[in-house]
Amino acid sequence: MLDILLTITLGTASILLLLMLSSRRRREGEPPLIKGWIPFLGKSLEFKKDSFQFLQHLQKYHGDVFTVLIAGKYMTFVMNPLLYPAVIKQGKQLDFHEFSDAAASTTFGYPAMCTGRFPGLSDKIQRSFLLLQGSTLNSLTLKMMGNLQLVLQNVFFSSHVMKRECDWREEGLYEFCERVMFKATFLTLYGQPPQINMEVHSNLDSKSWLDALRDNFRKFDAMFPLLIARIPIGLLGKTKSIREQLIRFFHPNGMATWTCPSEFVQARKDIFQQYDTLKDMDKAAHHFAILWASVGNTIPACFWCLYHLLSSPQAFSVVRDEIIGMFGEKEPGSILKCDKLNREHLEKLIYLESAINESLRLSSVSMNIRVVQEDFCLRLNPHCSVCLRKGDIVALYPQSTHLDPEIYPNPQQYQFNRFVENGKIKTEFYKSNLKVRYYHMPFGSGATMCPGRFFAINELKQFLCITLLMCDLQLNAGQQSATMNKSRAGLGIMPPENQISFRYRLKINSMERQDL
Ligand code: HEM
Repeated sequence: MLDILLTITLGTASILLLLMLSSRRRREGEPPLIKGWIPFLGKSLEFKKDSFQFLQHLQKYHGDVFTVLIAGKYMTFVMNPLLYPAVIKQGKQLDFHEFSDAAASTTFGYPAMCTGRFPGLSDKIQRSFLLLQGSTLNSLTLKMMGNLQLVLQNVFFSSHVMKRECDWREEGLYEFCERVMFKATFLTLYGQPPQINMEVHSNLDSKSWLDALRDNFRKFDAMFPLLIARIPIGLLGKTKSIREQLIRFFHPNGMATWTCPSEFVQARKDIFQQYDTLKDMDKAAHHFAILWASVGNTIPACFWCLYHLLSSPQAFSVVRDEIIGMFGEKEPGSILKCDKLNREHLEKLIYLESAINESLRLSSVSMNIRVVQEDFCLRLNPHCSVCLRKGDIVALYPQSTHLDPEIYPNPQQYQFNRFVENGKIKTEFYKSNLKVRYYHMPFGSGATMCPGRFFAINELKQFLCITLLMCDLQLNAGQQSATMNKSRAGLGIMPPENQISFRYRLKINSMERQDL
C-alpha cells in the first residue's frame, strides 16, 4: 500500500523520499496541494510515525480533500466519510487492481498478471474468491471449527509441555493467538501435508514443519511493509532466501500430496494448472500470497479481540454468558460434538459480533487506494468536485472515520456493545445529522473489498467461542496496557507494540477441580 510511502516519509527515510518531490502546474478544481519538503519534513517528524495524526493535522488546515506529493506520486486524500460513496462507486475511472497486482507481485515474488502473458488469469482468480463465501463458507466454517479444537487440544495435551492440562500455563497473548490461528487456518485452507496427522502424532515434532513455516512467515511479515513500499528485496538481509523457502513449501509437487485442501485452494491449483507460462515456483508464490492474506490480519485481529475482552470484566462476562447461553457449558472434550457451533448460530451472537467490530474499529488502519485511469473531475457531492489526472492516486483513510468523535463518541475508548442497538447489530451511524454509509471499513470497500471477510469474521467468532468455552484465561497482573505498532499503517490490522502475557488452563468443572 502506498500509505507505507507516507509512513516512511514520517520515519527516518523521509529525507530521501522527499528529495524526490517534483512540481506540476495546478489546474482549476484540483484540491490543495501540500508540498515543499522543509515544512513537510518538519511536520512529519513532529508526528513521528503516526500517519493518522499527521493526516488529521493536514485535514484541519486544508479541508476534507487535499493532495500530498509523496515520492513523486500525487495522492489525493478524501478524509470525510460522507464523500466516500462518490469514490467507491467510481469503479471504471478509479481502479484498484493495477496497483494491487504490481504491489503483490513484487512482494510475494510472482510475475505481474496484467502483462498479457497470462490471459484471463486475473479474472479466474477473482472468481475463485467466491469460494470463500456463500455455501462453500459453510464447509470452511465447519472445517475451521474442527481444526481450532484439535489445535487447542494439542496445546494442552502435547507431552513436551510437562504440565497437567488443569495447570495454569503462561504465554505471550500474541504468540498464543499466532500459534493457534496459524495452524488452524493453514489446515483448513491447504489441508494436511502427509508428514503430519495431528490426532495420531499430536505429541511429535515440537519443532515441526509448521513451526518452521511460522518462524519464516514471522520474519517475512516483519519486512512486509518495506516490500510493499517496493524496497528491493535484495536490500533486506535474509528476506530473499526466507521468501524462497516459504514459496518452495508450496511447490505444486509437494502440494499434490496434501490431503483435504479446501475447495478454494483446490480451485486455485486447477486454475494455475491451465497456464504453462506460470512456472512451478510462480504457482507456489501465488499460494504463499494467500497464506499471507489469510493470517496476516487475522492473527493481530484475534489478539485485539481477546485482549479487549480480557481487559474489560463487563465485556468478558456479557460475551461469555452469551456464548454459554447459546452452546451451554461444555466439557472441553465435547465441544466438537456440539452441532450448534455452525455459521447459523454464530450469526446470532450479537454481543460477540459487536465486540469483534469494536476491536477491528480500533486496530484497523487499512487504506483504500485507487489509481486514476484518465484525467477527469470527480463530483464528491453537489458542492464539491475535484479534478484528477491519469496516474494520480486517490486514497480513503478509514481510520479517520473509525476515530471520528461525531460518529463514535469517545472514539479511543473500547465499548464492546457499541454495535448493538435494540437487540440487533447496530448499522446506523451519523455525522452532521447525515447517515454514514461507510462507517466500518476494516475490510476495504466496494468492488475491492476483502473476499475473505465472512470467513475472517467467522474465524474470529470461532476462536473466541472455543477459547472461552474451553479455557480459563487471565491477563497477568501489573503489566502495561497494549499499544499499537503503527509502522504498519495502511496495511490492515496493527499488531501490538509491546509484549502482553497471560495465563490459561483447560476448563474443568469445579467438582473435578476439588478432586485434584
Ligand atoms: C481480520 C482479518 C482480515 C482483514 C482485516 C482483511 C482486510 C483486507 C483488506 C483491507 C483488503 C484490501 C481491500 C481493499 O483494498 O479494498 C484485503 C484483501 C484481500 N483479503 Fe483480506 N482481510 C482479512 C482476512 C482475510 C482472510 C481470512 C482471507 C482468506 C483467504 C483474506 C483474503 C484476501 C484476499 C485474497 C485479498 C485480495 C483481494 C484482491 O486482490 O482483489 N483476507 N483484505
